[in-house]
Amino acid sequence: MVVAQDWVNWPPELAERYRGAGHWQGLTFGEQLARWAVSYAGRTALVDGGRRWTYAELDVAVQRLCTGLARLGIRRGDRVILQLPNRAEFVLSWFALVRLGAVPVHAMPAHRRSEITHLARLADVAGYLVADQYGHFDYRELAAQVQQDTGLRHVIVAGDPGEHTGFVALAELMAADPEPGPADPPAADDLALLLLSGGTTGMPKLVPRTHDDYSYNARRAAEVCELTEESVYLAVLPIAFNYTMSCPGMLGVLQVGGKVVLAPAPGPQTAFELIEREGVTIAAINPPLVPHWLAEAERGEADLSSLRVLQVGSARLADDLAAVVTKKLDCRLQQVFGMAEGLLCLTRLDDPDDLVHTTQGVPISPDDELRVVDPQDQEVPLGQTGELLTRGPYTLRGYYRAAEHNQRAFTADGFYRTGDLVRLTPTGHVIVVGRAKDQINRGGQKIDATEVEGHLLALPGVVSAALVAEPDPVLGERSVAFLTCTGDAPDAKALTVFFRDRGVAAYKVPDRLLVVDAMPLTAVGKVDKKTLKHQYLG
Ligand SMILES: O=C(O)c1cccc(O)c1O
Repeated sequence: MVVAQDWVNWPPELAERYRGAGHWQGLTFGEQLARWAVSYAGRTALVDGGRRWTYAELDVAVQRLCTGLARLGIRRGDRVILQLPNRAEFVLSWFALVRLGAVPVHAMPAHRRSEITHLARLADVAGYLVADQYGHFDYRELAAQVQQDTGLRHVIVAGDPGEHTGFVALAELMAADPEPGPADPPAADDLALLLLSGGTTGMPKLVPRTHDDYSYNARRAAEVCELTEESVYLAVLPIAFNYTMSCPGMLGVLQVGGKVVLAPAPGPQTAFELIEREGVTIAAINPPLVPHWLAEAERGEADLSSLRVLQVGSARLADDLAAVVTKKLDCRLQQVFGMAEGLLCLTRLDDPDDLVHTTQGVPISPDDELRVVDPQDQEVPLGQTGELLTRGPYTLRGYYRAAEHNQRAFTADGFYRTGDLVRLTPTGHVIVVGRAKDQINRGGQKIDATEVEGHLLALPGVVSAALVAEPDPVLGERSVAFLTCTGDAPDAKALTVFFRDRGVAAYKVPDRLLVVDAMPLTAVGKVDKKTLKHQYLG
């Protein structure tokens, strides 16, 4: 019998194996931070502009906030949406929540009312932690709307809470005299955080990650990247992103006593200044940033000599661009293929160039199990293309509160169906060749076609809608919306306004609109996207 539950833990025999192998060490993130504060006490943990925290200071600041959150009424097990840009407040709030046993839900800065309200309802959240303003957007207005939609109890604002009654300033919570504690601490195999999946079925799904599994993810990635106390990591992409959090990201660097530097914006000038000033040794970017970084490096104004490793991930890096990176930036390139759901593949620092340029690496754990299968779930011969299925010590066993979807997204023996089409080299390196899931990867931002089609269908006069990917030289892929309409079709401007008014993140607005007389259909009556692409996009 299937018992309804919020999330699916690993079966006991596998959990035993992962503990026995030392992957799961039985320490919560709150406990780990306390240990780091002893081992790395006076070393710099975190840099945000002119502000710096040593490990000891970070631990104390987190304990204050943890106390403040508890006094506000946030409890172990409560879910709290965390939507902050790359500022120290993200790091402090994240650790304070997980130390308390409250569960941060990782929203992205680009998310708006449609996404946040969905998350608030899905996770039945107790609170929402936002910036006051960022990137010309007032998150307090958004929070007020979400509160109206959902009756959210607590809104906590990093910065000025403004005129909204009931909004609490994060600074006020941070001023609490730290009490030892928390009173009711979480266990290491508890749910620690909820990450957003790219989604393929209408609205973002939530990925449950435990203290044990997520620590292992970060620790093992840090080993593969050969991080040490001397490592300095530049967080370029949003810190809430799994890639920036733990691949090895912030968490991998803190485990070994290195320094995390937050870039307030992803552009190369900002990044290069920080690389020079802080002596950055490893940075993580996505393919659309690569040409900008190369162009800025060409100008030769910043001293990048400290940079040892440049990670490129979140979308497929073109083979020829990969070769240029190694040549123009005097550092190692590392390809990153990961997913919020778990599995992380990295090229190794001593891999030969041809593998680094043409593959997305090998899994980080010896206990990652990979199967490449045909549509009947039969394994294909080595080297042939199939869908990647995976299971392992840090790959989810089910999405949060999604029992029905989980039936389809996992095999009976617990393998996650990634929806990625891959082939394996004889060395075990993964090459991502395409995608079986209905998703667009727009420069690393994953767009769920079904979700966007739902919005398009709400446009007056639209009868049917299909969102597909087409190649884009910068983004890798951009989105094209095919519509059939009665009467006039909307124009690009109207579309942008319509999406904004519906509270949808701007990156989901289709890049191009094509109106057709009729949608081609498959034998079972679904829109035939292959034919659409073939007929209209060449
Ligand atoms: O999309 C990716 O490749 C990716 C890489 C690292 C971490 C992630 O979460 C990812 O989605």
